[in-house]
Amino acid sequence: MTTTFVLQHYSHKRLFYAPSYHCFGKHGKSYKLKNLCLRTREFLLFHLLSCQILEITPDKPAVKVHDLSKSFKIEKSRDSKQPSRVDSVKQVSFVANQGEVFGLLGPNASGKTTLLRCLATLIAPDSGSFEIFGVDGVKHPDIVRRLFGYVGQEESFDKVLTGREHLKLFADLYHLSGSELRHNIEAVIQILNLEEFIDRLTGTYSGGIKRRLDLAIALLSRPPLLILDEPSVGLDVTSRSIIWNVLKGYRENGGSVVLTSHYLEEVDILADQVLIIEKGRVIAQGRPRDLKESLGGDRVTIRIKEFTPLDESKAALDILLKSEWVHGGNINLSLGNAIELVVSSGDMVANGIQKILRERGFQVFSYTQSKPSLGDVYLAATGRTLLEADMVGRDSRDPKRMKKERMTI
Ligand SMILES: Nc1ncnc2c1ncn2[C@@H]1O[C@H](COP(=O)(O)OP(=O)(O)OP(=O)(O)O)[C@@H](O)[C@H]1O
Repeated sequence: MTTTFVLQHYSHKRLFYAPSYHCFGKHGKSYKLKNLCLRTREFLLFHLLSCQILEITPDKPAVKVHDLSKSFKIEKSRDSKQPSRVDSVKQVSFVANQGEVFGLLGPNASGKTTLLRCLATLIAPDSGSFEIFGVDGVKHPDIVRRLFGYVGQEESFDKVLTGREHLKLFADLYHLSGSELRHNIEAVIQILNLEEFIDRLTGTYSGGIKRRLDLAIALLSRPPLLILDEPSVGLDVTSRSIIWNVLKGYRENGGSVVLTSHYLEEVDILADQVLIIEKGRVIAQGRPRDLKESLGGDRVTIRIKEFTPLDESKAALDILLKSEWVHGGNINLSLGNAIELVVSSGDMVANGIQKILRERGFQVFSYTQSKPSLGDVYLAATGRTLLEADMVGRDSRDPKRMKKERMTI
């Protein structure tokens, strides 16, 4: 049976989330398409032409991942004792809502990039599924590709082209033309503050400008979703704050973002929801504020000396753990063997704890007390700080070793 549809365009309001459409079926059934980008029109037409009715509404999550796993085969030398496969992502599930920033936080080699590459349809998961705005990304990778802009970790510029030439090239690839092409190019140059650099060869760009151009390209087709792999890693303060502001504005206009980060601060500032991942597995998930509040109590960092010998810190910690105010603690090796405690909230605690230490012959070089941070959430979930986990991850991705091992998918 052939079904006839009429697409009615009725509003063009915003920079990135411009069009809303109503789609009327033959029997008067109405499909509302709100807050979706221009590409959605093509996407919808594709389905209508194949007489397949797809209801796309704003209540569909931007991204829904179910039980997704991906492992890689590692080719290694015969005498290597390492396993021949690495489980990069193991049974990960999450839902990223429309109009929110969803942050994937984890140390080196925890599987963040692999997960994003699956969502960006660059690699296929071994098992599990994911949907982007309700469209199955495993079954319809060609369709979901039209719904997001992706910024990977690798640089993808041709040194002999200018920034503007790159934008034109990608605009062509996105099939933009005429006034839409000109308008979108000027808009992304402006919001990423690229005016000064855009007509220079990209071979002369700093890391921060390259990253801004990357994001400009991802925004060019006004996608409803951005998938960003460490958008601000290693950037100068100016570029980082430009990128953060662009992402905040994009979200305010209804855009959805899934990003990975090493930076607790970045996730705390930007993310509406966070998923903490380690060794490919989800270890915590929720709104940053809820995760922090769920920990309860205050966090205290004490340094006995500027750099305290480990034995001395351990002895002081043992004493403090017997106090009624102290609910738990550990030694932070990456902070000069500082003592980190979970304590009851309140002003009395600071004086009480310092008094205990002085009575037992310890000095107090510094004392800070604060509400739990995302770093504390990470510590509570994994038993170590993100920095410590990062150092272990970095070892496992030693570039010299990686060179020796030829990796295959
Ligand atoms: N193509 C591949 N072949 C073999 N192993 C791979 C491949 N891609 C990733 N891995 C392995 O999968 C694990 C997860 O890597 P992934 O790059 O996803 O982590 P990550 O959290 O993004 O790390 P980083 O923060 O350092 O970018 C690592 O052990 C990595 O070596």
